[in-house]
Amino acid sequence: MDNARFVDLLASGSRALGVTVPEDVGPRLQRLMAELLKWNAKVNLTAITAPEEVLEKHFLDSLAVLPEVTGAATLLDLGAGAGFPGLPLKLALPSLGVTLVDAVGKKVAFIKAAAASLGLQGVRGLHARAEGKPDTEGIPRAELLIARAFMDLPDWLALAPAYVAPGGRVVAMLGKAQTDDELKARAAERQLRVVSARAYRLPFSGAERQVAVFAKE
Ligand SMILES: C[S@@+](CC[C@H](N)C(=O)[O-])C[C@H]1O[C@@H](n2cnc3c(N)ncnc32)[C@H](O)[C@@H]1O
Repeated sequence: MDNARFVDLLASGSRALGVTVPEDVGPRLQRLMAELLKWNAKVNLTAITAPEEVLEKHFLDSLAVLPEVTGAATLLDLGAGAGFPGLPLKLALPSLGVTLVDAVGKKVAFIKAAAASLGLQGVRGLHARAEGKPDTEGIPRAELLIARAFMDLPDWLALAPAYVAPGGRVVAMLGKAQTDDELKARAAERQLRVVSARAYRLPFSGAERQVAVFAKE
């Protein structure tokens, strides 16, 4: 994909999602895509390899949750895979401290290499298995917990609160939208409350997504 097309698609996609992506983020996302595709040719990081799809399904879907993440000081992305949503969010929110955790070493190696290549400060890639015991796993607590395509919602709400700093929140990026009643019921099972829930569609494929935010009661 040439530079002009990338910039056009990023602009039209972010407009459709209703998020503001600073101008300098475009070239850095292009660089991230180049790194991802280069690594992916040798190491299996993601099944999504067509540039338009990487832009929509990895980058724009990550940036779609900017409204839920903006304002937090620290973000912990559990099961981050090749760095989604944490890396695009860090590019758009330079002051955010981001820790990205994955159980697979090669994915964390990519996250570290990509962060170094982009000159990102305040990004930590951590090779660890999240099991709900932050004190022994070396995984730090954060103001905001986030995961995409990591666990189903009941398992995520069972695991995530252990990693939330006092007053923090848990963000769930869901492929399948849940009703308000379902979200409330899942939250209540874990003594959580639903702070917000928002459905959106990816701008080019129209795929449905939902982002829900939870806080401790
Ligand atoms: C389907 S991938 C999603 C990756 C990324 N969040 C995304 O949306 O592209 C799930 C990731 O979770 C990681 N994972 C699974 N169980 C884990 C655990 N207990 N702790 C940390 N990472 C885990 C896997 O290695 C994999 O990279």
